[in-house]
Amino acid sequence: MSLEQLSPEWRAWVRENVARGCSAESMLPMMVQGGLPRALSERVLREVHGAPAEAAANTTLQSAQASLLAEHAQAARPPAGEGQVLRARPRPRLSGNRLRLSDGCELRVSVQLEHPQVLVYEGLLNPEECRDMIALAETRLTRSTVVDEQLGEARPHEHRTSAGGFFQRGEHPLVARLEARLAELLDWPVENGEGLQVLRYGVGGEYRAHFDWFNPEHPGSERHLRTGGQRVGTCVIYLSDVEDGGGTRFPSLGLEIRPKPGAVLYFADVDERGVEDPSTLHAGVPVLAGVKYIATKWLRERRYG
Ligand SMILES: O=C(O)CCC(=O)C(=O)O
Ligand SMILES: [Fe+2]
Repeated sequence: MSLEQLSPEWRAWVRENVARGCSAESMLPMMVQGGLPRALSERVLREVHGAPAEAAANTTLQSAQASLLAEHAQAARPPAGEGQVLRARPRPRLSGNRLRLSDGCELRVSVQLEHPQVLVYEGLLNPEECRDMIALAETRLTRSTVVDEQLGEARPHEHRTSAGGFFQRGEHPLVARLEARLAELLDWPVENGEGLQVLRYGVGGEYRAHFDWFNPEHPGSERHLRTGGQRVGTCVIYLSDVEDGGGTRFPSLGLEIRPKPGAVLYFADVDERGVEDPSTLHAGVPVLAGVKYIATKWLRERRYG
């Protein structure tokens, strides 16, 4: 049995995930990313699951969103201590509840979760900086897009109904200041960041449950992974006080962050070994009243662009 070739931790992981009803498709990438040889992983999954094609045919899922939730919410993290660290990730400052950056910016930690790593720091931008950021972006807002899983191209999608404006790194002094603060706070080079994106959601606007990491199993991910590697961290900076709704929800964690102007939500997209983390599934829930403005920045494994 190929299963016998795995470490006791991996054997337990496989049994646990099969018992929870995880598909072979959702388990394979976790095993490969966790350092197991692909051929061995496929043999093991065939033994415990039947052929991947059968597993796919057996899945009865109502919608794309339900499938995302069902597959990934169940997939447990691979066992710790097995294999090497695949990739480094940002190292957010964690000492104390209050901290001060070198430019004098004072922050307060209001949310802290370890697995996955989720943090909210209040005070990253002051009210004037939030207003200026919105004003800067306003003229360049266009319909937001998502990355097509097959082709890798950006395209509008009904799951993401916001308008967005994109800034090159350092394009404006305020953008550069924000980027420098994030780099210091998260101990991650500015050069590894994608450009800042400012998003505007009107009433009903939302971004349904998704992952920010590129799924290595999707053909469309390849070209994105080639430049800068995986997305290892996400920053969502809240710029406006939304009257009702519009939080950022993590359905697998039972956690919702309410927008507070000037605060930044940071979460690691990969676990401590650098493996894409399915528990980071998250959504921008519909705005019920008011307007939601955020700035999003994705941090890459390597230098980007
Ligand atoms: O709108 C939000 O709260 C989350 C945005 C988000 O997940 C993203 O831009 O990737
Ligand atoms: Fe996201």
